[in-house]
Amino acid sequence: MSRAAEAQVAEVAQDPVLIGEGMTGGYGRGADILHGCTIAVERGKIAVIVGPNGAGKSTAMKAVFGMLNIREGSVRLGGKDITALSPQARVAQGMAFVPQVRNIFPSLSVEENLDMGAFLRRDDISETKAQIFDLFPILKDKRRQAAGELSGGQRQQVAVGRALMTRPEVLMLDEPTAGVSPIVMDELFDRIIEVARTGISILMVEQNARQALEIADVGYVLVQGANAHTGTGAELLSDPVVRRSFLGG
Ligand SMILES: Nc1ncnc2c1ncn2[C@@H]1O[C@H](COP(=O)(O)OP(=O)(O)OP(=O)(O)O)[C@@H](O)[C@H]1O
Repeated sequence: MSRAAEAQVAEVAQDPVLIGEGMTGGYGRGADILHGCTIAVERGKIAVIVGPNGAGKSTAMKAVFGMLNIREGSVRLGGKDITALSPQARVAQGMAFVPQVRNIFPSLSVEENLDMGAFLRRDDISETKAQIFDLFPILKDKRRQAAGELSGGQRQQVAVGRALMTRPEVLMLDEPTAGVSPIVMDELFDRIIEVARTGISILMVEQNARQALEIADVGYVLVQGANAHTGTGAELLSDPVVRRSFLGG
């Protein structure tokens, strides 16, 4: 990573609730995909990872969630080193991850999907479920319907709702708006802002870079598994190099 890129990263990651720092590693015995990559998010903030296809955005998320072993670097949640924890253990520590595909149980009802999200909880889940129905009213209307019968945007709401049932500190989303219309994308982003306002930190990968940076407190542009540009969403949107190279001018 260049000195300038390093300084930009240090600037935005002052008091992170979650940070994957200096992550280097790849899949199995394969070549490294991540090269000293750092991703962080502060409490109640929205951090967005953007960059070209194959840059390692999803891989960086997986590394933060423990789905990939990193050779170098560390992951810390609330100041605690969780690098050695399994994804399941990270969920118990307050992380939730919504993968890009196969993120719902299509044959189960909407409500059963939400209940599945709470499988780790032994307390009363009715209040959380009510909050999720407030956030996504359509899920309340369709709570008895099979989740697989819903539209793409509604299925994403089920996936996000299910993740929220664990009452996470950090919600990680891998391309939540993939395959949905621009209107549905805007609605999903509005809901994500509302989630962040409740104090939950959001870390997400997005293909719709421009729109995602508009709602981002912090944006990370990754190129070939390394931090290329880092700043507030507004800074990146107005950076001529970022605009020309990654946002289509
Ligand atoms: N399960 C896997 N096993 C081996 N290599 C993988 C695996 N998943 C991804 N890769 C490789 O890792 C590199 C980065 O992929 P990744 O999906 O992280 O990129 P991305 O930035 O999220 O791209 P996209 O926007 O296309 O989803 C690519 O070269 C890809 O082929």
